[in-house]
Amino acid sequence: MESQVMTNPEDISKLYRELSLFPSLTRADVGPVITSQYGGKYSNIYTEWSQRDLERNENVKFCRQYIVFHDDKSVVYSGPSGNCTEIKGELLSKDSPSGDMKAVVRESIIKGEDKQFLEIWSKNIKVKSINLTALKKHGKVYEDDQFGCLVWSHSETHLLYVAERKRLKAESFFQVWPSKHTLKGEQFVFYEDWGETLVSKSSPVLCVLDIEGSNVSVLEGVPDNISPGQAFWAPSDTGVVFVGWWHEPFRLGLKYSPNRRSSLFYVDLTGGQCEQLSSGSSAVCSPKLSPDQCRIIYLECAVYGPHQQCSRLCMYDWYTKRTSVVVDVVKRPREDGFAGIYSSSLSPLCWSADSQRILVSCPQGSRKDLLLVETTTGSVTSLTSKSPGGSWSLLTIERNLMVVSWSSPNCPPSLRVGFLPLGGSREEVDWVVLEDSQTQPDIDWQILNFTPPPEQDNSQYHLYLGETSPWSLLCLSLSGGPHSVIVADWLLSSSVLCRMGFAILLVNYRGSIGYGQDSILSLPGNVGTQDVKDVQFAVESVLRGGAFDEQKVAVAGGSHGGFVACHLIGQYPEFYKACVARNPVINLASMIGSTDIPDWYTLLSLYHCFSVPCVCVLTVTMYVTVVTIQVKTPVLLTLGEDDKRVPPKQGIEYYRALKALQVPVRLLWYPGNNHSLSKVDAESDGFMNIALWMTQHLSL
Ligand SMILES: CC(=O)N[C@@H](C)C(=O)N[C@@H](C)C(=O)O
Repeated sequence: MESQVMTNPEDISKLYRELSLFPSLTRADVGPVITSQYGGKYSNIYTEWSQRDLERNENVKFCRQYIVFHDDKSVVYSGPSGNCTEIKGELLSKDSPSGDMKAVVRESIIKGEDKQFLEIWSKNIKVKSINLTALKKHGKVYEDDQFGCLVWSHSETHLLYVAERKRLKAESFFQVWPSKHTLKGEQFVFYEDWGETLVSKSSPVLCVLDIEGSNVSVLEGVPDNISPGQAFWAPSDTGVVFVGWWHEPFRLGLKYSPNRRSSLFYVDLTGGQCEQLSSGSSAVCSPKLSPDQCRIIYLECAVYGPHQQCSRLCMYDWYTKRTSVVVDVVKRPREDGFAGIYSSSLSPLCWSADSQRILVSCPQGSRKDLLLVETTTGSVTSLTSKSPGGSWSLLTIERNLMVVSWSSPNCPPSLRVGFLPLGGSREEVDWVVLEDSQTQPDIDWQILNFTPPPEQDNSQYHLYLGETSPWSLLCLSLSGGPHSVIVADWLLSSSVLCRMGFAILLVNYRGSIGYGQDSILSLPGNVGTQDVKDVQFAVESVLRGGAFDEQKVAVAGGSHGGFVACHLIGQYPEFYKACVARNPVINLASMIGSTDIPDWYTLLSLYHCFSVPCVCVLTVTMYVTVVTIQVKTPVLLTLGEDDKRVPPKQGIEYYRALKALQVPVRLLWYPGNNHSLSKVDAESDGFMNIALWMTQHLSL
């Protein structure tokens, strides 16, 4: 029988182009309540989206606004107000609390040089444009979501942001006419950075703009051994609250690693005194002040250990100075389904109007749900578990009006709003769609739960199906981390593969987040065995159902998922007919000396991160090498030249080993790309090559 899978590159690229048009939601803000002359109340909703532009080879950012008429409890009427507008050059932007002004940090190229400006807009006028580069008070402004912020003071007279500490110009020892204020002989001094995606970020400082005087000052009082970020104004603007990360003995990568020692701090603006508000023996992030300015909620987890874990939701009372744990770590999912909080950032606004409740969107198994937490009792209820499965992400909540993005494997992101029911009410949320999206034809999906053999007591997998036919092919895709998760949301590559005729099994092996802390803790010390066996068990269980041809199974994975993929083809040499690995972890011993997260690789063999590699680590390496010897499956490697997390030398080691063994291998090398290979050309080229590698080696 003939395969019904799409194999022609022209057809595949056309399909990719078509599906890459769907944008994703990145931000939403609710404007102030306005009462119309007829007494009706409405609010403006500002949204930002991101879309791949294959022609321009970039992700474009655009905004669209909506108007929502409401009675403070429900939406009466809603609709878009105007068309989309592309946003260019804005690094950060924020409306003032009253909604009267807007601040923008803008990057602009002037006479070939990058300049940064801080603009203040009021009504239809740009009232200030301050050239931050020319002021030379600090280096570049941080626009990332790890440290970065742009925050109006409650009085709307000052702005707070984070920038790189000013560095004096360095000059050669042999400069004949040395300039003033330069550092001689420091041209080649190495500056540590915060790793993957934060490469030029080393020493952040807190900066304040006094709007009236156009004066920028760098806040003093932050201890020298601390890097500050995620800052906001304390009640009554008396000072600034921030998260400080210890950076000694050296900086470790922060991306996907919220387990770095950090604390909440308060720096007083008058005396410059700095006070530590949390214990200092844990890792904290995402502090958010309640609307009544009395309490700060934040996430906390253990330092080191698994890089992502079940978080504690903690609350600091500004007036009593007491900290309480609102929601603790959950070891195993509870009977009502609550599996714990897995998040490294709360949404920018997450408090209910009464300052009593918090909203958190996070994975619960393979779903991403919206959870409502009562801060006084710690009770947690899901606002979405009875709604259609998929992924619910909170963009913001203002005066109880929630703005969310919803997507599923066969439906691109849509924009929805709904009012949070009053405290104590059991009412369901009535979600109103502001921007709909088309459900994709020919893609069906389901979550499969297995009861694995006795040694595997907690696994869950989910499966996407393209058009089914007796020749359906199974493509296996694996989560990375290993402590991350694949939730049931819109994924471009999976949807294109499905529409081509593949079925895709996405596996969350034990160690993935969203299934309880015990599941996470079960993996360190067992990578390469437990995760690999979990995946193989899932695949074999699906194949036993008889819907797929056992001779046409491919495996793909990135990062730790690439490590598992490479193990699978080594441990089950006859099973997989094609393999794809994006920036895979290959050699644990050489990883320790080159990755930005050496602590994780020493943890795998239970040694401390600041020690030197030991025999135990080398044994793990030997094991991986032994597995490589048996490989027969053709392997496609996709590597990012600038990957700091899993340096591309890892993939090259594997490439050479496979070449020596005469196993078919193809290596794609993407300059200017880091670990995620997410630049538009790398992502689209990578996808085409992956699709064609699979169709070629599954003999379609
Ligand atoms: C913590 C971390 O980044 N680990 C990497 C080895 C990894 O697997 N990353 C995942 C999240 C990825 O998909 O890139």
